[in-house]
Amino acid sequence: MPVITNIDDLKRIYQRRVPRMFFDYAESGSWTEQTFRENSSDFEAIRLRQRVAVDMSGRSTTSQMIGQDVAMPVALAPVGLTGMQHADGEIKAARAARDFGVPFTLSTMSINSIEDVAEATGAPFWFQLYTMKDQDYVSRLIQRAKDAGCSALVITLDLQILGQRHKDLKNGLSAPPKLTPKTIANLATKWAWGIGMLGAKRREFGNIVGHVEGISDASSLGAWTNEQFDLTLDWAKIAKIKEQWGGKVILKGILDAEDARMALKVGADAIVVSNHGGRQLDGAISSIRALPEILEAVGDQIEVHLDSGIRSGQDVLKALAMGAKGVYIGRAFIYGLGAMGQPGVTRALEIIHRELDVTMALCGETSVQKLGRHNLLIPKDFRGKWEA
Ligand SMILES: Cc1cc2nc3c(=O)[nH]c(=O)nc-3n(C[C@H](O)[C@H](O)[C@H](O)COP(=O)(O)O)c2cc1C
Ligand SMILES: O=C(O)C(=O)c1ccccc1
Repeated sequence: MPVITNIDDLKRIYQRRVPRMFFDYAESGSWTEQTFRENSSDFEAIRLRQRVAVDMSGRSTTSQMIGQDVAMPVALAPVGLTGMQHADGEIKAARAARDFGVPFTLSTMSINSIEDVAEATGAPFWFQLYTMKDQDYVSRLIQRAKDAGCSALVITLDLQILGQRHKDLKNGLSAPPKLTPKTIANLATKWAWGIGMLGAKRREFGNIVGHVEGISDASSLGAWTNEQFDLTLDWAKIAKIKEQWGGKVILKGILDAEDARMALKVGADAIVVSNHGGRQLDGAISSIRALPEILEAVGDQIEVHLDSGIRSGQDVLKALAMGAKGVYIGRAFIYGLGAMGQPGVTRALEIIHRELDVTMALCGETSVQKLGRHNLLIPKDFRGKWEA
């Protein structure tokens, strides 16, 4: 086993272990992947202010997200098909998050069901909701999340229709994988993954089985999504879902100050500034570049979180110093999960925690609450690069 010191190491092991179809699914952005790339390059463009000779003993990364205590303000993002990256992947990731003391978000499109994860972890988690045309089905999902003791509802707003991802279309992405000569040839080289999968509690979408007959045979996930998801979703419907849920609501996929104001108006507890990891509208700006304007519009009235592009504790620090109250990691924990299962997710969290802590110290800060714009050197044209 090679020595693992950063997230990229986990990614290399992940790529070797997991079938090509699922690696491509996680790693791809939509269309030209411009937004996917800029999510990373815009983090890189921000520099850190080194400070010296300040007391950096007794540091702490603890914080709160929507009033819940967290070991560091880094949650696991909802990731569809997580249970295809590793057998019972959702259960394993949820356990790793629970033990580390950070929130886990279960996707509507997960393999392990709400009930599987609740039973296996015995700890509250967050449930991410996709709104479908079938309103009764949405109501039932909400009720199931309530019954399972979920402590927040994360409503994703940037995927009523799936952005085109060329590799998924070419690979014929499905869960479980359809056995074509091409996938069989690839699976033969991923035997450890296959053996693990044979013992999995589930190999199909646990939350939506029965919703549509034969969903796991859908030749293209995109076709199914576009047929099922509610294209008429608007702010009035979001308000209704919030009422039905009755608990904490996080609105995910906000990239524009006007939408942030609407989220505030419907009474969300938090928003996630996100472009879905560059998987939806290609050509949209990076989340980190969108953040300042959104903070200016609503930052003093609602908790603002961010995801898309975070691969290190340094990226976490940059987002927090820019003003986000917390961040989410998607691919960074998937790499760990695919590479090594639950210990891999723990490893990813440890890596990010250590990088955050060391970077904080070298910036002369002792807690995440003290981070601010004074820690950053931001390119002059960072905000004004384009005009609306
Ligand atoms: C493989 C994959 C599947 C995803 N599935 C979902 C999903 O089911 N629901 C959702 O709200 N977001 C989903 N996302 C988006 C993530 O929640 C998150 O916004 C994104 O991964 C953040 O970018 P990062 O991967 O660069 O950290 C998915 C992302 C990936 C990579
Ligand atoms: O892949 C995704 O990003 C995602 O959110 C999704 C949406 C519909 C079906 C499966 C995954």
